[in-house]
Amino acid sequence: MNFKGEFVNVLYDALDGQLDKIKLKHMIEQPKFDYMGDMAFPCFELAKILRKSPQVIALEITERLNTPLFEKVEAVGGYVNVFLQKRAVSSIVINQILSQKEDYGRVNIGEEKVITIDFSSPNIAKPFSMGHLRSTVIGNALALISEKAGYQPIRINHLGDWGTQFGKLIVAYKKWGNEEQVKQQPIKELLKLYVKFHEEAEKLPTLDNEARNWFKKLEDADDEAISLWKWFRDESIKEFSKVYELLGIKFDSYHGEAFFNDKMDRVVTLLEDMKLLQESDGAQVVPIENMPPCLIKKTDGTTLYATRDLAAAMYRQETYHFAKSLYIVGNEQSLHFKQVFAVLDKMGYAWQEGMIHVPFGMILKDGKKMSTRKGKVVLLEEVLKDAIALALKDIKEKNPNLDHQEEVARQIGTGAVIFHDLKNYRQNDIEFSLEDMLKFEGETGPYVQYTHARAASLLIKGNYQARIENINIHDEAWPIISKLIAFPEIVQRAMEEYDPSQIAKYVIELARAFNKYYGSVRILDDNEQKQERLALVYSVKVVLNEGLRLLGIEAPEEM
Ligand SMILES: NC(=[NH2+])NCCC[C@H](N)C(=O)O
Repeated sequence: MNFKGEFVNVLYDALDGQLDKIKLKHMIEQPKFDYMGDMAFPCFELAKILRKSPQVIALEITERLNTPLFEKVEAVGGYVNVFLQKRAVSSIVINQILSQKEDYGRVNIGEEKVITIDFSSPNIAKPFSMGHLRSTVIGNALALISEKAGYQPIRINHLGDWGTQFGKLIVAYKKWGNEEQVKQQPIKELLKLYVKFHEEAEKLPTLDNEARNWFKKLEDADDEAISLWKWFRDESIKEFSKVYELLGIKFDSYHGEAFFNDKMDRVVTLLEDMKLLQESDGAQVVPIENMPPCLIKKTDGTTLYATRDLAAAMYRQETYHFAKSLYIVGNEQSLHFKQVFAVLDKMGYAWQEGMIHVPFGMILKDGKKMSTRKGKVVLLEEVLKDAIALALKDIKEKNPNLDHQEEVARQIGTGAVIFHDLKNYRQNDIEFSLEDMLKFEGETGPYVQYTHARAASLLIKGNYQARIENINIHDEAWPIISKLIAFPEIVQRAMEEYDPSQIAKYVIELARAFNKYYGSVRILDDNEQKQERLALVYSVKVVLNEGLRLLGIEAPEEM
């Protein structure tokens, strides 16, 4: 049962079809305060069309609204405020959750179509930085949300495993590297070499030439160059995998930039045939209206990041026939994606309309951007390990008899880090603070996890038997019910706006509403309504668990 849908239907009839249903749905608001009802319809826009005052229109609509699901309808200040019939509605929504369980909230806007999601995509031989954390957790959440919204997600890790930096790395390794050290701490060692290269190259500019030569060798498939590159790549992936394992993230494809090396000639030839390529200072570019031209080939004949993304887009369309294709990449690459999409448009590919850059803000340290060049970065693996250690310490103090402590500590520690990111609208910059991330109260992952565990324990203590029955919910439960009703719509909005923070904020609100109820109602009192109250607790548990799952966070039963 979709209560908003019901409101749309009766409004549509009351207005004799003067506004279409999609429009009506978008106009319905959620009132700020409970005393204003559960849904509100503003009449200001209609006032212009109907040439009547909003107040008069609201009154007229109110008189014509009629459905057993509404307890009361009021016209106030140009709004139609609707109060749902609490009993009927509670019973419907609780029964729905009891029967659908974790499937509750599923919306089929994706119609089983494929959505490719390019996320995480770290650069090999460089640390997996806090910046990549954002792409990783946002992308993973969007993959889970899109599945719930009826899409088939394909998770792609477009590794940065090609480019001139590998020439630099080979030079640095051959001059100053040590095999054993690289094997022991691959990323740290390779980063050190990379930083050293930049320091030395400032004193000795010829190093840059050497690096260019080695990159050329790599592009020409020289044996030594390839085997070093492959080794750096393998060691890096091994290390990134530790982070993915901690976070419980899997990819369908690890095709990075290098995979497209032999697929770029075709792009260049196509662009030539379509007469889209132009020469500019010896380089080959595609000019684009109102934007700088897209660089396809450098003067020395080597290809670029954009060329590889063009080849990758075509490959993905041919392989997966995606309806949508998301790129979860920081704001600073906005121009790059605009150019790539514009070139595909010029090539006449209608499917490029499904391509979407999903940008996000930076992680700042003391208000400044964190950079890898200087070697000063916070390593994500270390942050996760710190968070897990802190969670374990907390468990040992507060709940020393808990089973599976290590596993629960991993769930809480990673949950804290993931939630700290996802509770922010992705476009906002986030100040990096280990301390804030690890707070286990306030707007945090552990707070929601804790609320979920509290619900789980109530169900055990109260010996809850999931039974579907006619439920008479107390007024005190209404704030919870109205949140439960909203879940499917939140899922839909998170999908449509590519915005996991909608779900993060939602689970916080649901947890708060539940904890307030818990503080004022004796849930486990032995009276007739006990099983009904437990049905409510069960519903909250299911939805908290599912909300956290959509964010990529596990919810332990006990903590
Ligand atoms: N298809 C893409 N360009 N994906 C994003 C790649 C991100 C790039 N490796 C970086 O760290 O900046």
